[in-house]
Amino acid sequence: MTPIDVVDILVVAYIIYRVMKLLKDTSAARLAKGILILVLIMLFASFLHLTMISWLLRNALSVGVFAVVVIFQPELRRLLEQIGKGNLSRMLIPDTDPDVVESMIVATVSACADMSRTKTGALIVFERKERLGEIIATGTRVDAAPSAELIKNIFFKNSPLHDGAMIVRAGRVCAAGCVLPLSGNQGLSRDLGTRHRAAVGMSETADSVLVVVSEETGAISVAIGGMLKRHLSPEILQKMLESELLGDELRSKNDKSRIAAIRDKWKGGAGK
Ligand SMILES: Nc1ncnc2c1ncn2[C@@H]1O[C@H](COP(=O)(O)OP(=O)(O)OP(=O)(O)O)[C@@H](O)[C@H]1O
Repeated sequence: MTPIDVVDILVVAYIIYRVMKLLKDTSAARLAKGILILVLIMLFASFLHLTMISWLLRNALSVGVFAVVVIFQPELRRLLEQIGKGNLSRMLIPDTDPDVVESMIVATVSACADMSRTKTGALIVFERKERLGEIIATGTRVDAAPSAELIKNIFFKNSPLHDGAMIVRAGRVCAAGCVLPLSGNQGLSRDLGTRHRAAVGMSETADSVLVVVSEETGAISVAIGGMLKRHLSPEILQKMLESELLGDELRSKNDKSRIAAIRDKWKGGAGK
């Protein structure tokens, strides 16, 4: 075993890890899991010399290679398109720069404070570890740098994307007009309509953080893990988003001063 072999193994392991992360975004992940289980059963069967079962599985898997190409066609197509566009490095190494996330938080808080004043309904999802590819597919891709103006524009009454949810991924506005799952929780307050129920529903099914602005009352709420915290001030919203999205490790003194600098920049309008 030479150092080149070690590099080879590490590179292949990294590529497999990234492909798995990419698949996690889609329903193909469940299929991949099914195939993996079949391979494990096949290995187990051949270990126990179960000739018939291993013969059946071996043949099923060799046909399965073609089936996989057909089933995974949309994902493979997207992958090839990304390579063609030269975005492979971006796809393989996703960027979650804390500065970008902080800018997104500041833009969100500023937009929510304004939308609360003008009673403009809004529903914003911050994706975390659990990927929301299938939810994003229900809306329109945006992929834009964060700004309060963009967020207000998306939720402006009668704008084409104002209905549904806006999704934030890695500090960027990823999509808008997305449909979220509604919560079936009978314990939710009766005065909550579908916007708030969708926020709670999404937070029950994934680890996302959701921000809602009520069109009726202008109240700002946050949903995390199936719980809805209502009537938040912009200051509390900012603190909650920072602690949920930036994590404790970024709350050291150095980061605090860095975050304050970003906040000043945005307040001065330089982040537009
Ligand atoms: N499943 C969903 N996914 C995403 N957005 C949704 C969903 N259901 C409803 N919405 C959004 O919520 C809006 C309707 O809000 P509704 O008045 O029913 O809710 P609400 O919780 O009472 O909120 P508000 O206080 O703003 O009126 C829809 O126009 C749509 O934009």
